[in-house]
Amino acid sequence: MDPESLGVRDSDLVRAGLAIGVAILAIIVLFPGIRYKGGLVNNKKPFELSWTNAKRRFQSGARGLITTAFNQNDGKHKDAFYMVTDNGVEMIIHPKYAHEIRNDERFSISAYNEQSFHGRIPGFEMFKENVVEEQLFINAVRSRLTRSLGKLLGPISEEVTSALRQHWTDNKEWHSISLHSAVLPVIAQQSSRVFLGEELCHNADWMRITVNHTVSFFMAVEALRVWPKILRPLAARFSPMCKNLRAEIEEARRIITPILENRRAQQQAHSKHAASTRPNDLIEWLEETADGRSYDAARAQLKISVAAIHTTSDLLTQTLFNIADKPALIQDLRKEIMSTIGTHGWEKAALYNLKLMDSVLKETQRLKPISIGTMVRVTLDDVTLSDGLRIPKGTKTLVSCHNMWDKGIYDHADQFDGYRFYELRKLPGQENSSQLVSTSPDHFAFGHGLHACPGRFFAAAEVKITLCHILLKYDIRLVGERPNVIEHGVAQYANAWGQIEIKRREEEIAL
Ligand code: HEM
Repeated sequence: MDPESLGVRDSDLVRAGLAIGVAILAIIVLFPGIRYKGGLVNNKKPFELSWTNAKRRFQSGARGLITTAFNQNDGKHKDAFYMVTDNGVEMIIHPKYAHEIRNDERFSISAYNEQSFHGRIPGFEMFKENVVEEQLFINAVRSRLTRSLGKLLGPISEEVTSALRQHWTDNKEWHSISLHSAVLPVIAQQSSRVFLGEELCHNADWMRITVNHTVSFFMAVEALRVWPKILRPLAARFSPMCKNLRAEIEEARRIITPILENRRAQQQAHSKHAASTRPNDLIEWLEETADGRSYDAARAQLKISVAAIHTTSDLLTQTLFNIADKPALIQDLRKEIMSTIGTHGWEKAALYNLKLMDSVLKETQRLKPISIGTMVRVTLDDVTLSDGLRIPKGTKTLVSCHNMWDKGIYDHADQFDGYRFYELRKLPGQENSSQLVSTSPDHFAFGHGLHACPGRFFAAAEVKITLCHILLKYDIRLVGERPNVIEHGVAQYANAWGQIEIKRREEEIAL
């Protein structure tokens, strides 16, 4: 029937259509649970108009919210559920799916990073999807850095010696230090030696930037998240945190560019130079991997600082908090260091044989991974998993790490047992899976599958070398209680304000 014959005009129809559209949109925005078909576990409470409070509840209690949702009596959320997070609505997936999705390219880490860290906005481009730069960067870390490890152990140890003398001092009296602040520059100096070479790892400006940039970056990310997506590019132009971020990038560029240009000039002048005389650092590996393709060297260096320095410092800090009140464990660790490093020196085999230390580090990560949600991805397509779980295209997903503290998987799972993986490693079939660098759905502090952290072999080497120095050169003890872990959404940080007491001791073997 013709609408005109009923006295209805086109403009009325358009208006009615618009009204219905706006109403549907309003319902979806105000009641997001509808869009997520009841799968949203931390929806707004009655009379809350925005998601601000739901986000706050997530920021301060994500661990409890996630555990409660998986264990809900009706089993409704036992496989997966949606959650309002500080990064919008995300789907939290049970770790039983980790193996199935680990190499599935429909789950994109780069799309997740670009969307979550404003990759298209100036200042945040290190997380813009860029296939060439990403491949270059990851290949340089995965193959060149890891393959060069054997030759880097000596230089890393040299930097640890110099940084500890400066930041931990030779003071033989007990005195307290802020642990996290004392660990950061030690990790930053040795990492910078490997990423940029000897000159820049002693450059005070670079050291300041490499340590600060991660914090500046994540503060700016959060500052922009309070704005609606459409306004973020504009807000970024005026936000003081974003301005600071851009200023840091410019300063980094001013420091790195002359060094890079000098290297390129030398390379041209001595093109027949044997590969063995070239510097052994990330600047060089990126140049070689790029093989003439254009890429942003300063951005790559800042990106690696963000990926590497605070994560590694956090692991070392938490490990020291965990062992500082365990003198018997410290004694066993010292014995192990003396027998392995004392016999082999700084060789890969020696680090491999620091099995108790490896166990202490893995146990530290088991109880406090850097994030309790790992394998963050965005689905590029509608996905149906083998048991029928459906994940729509464009969903932000992350896998819950709760297997890592599950009593059904680990005995006395809530307690720190430094010997746990040392003992497990002796069992047939568990020799490999119990090592720090191994990943599995029962322990994926380094993620799992295709995108499992490519820097973990390097991180393990750095932390082990630094621990050898610290334990032989210093007595350590807690000041009062062990500092609590700082929880911020899914992120779990070693307490940045926590103190320990230290005093210099005589090392039994020269390091
Ligand atoms: C204890 C220290 C570290 C921890 C806990 C850590 C943790 C992680 C985690 C959880 C992921 C995501 C894995 C996934 O989604 O499956 C990751 C990715 C990554 N990490 Fe690490 N990381 C550490 C140190 C490092 C270091 C030292 C480097 C560089 C030298 C590095 C470079 C990277 C890169 C490039 C990625 C992205 C991989 C990709 O997109 O395929 N990380 N890391």
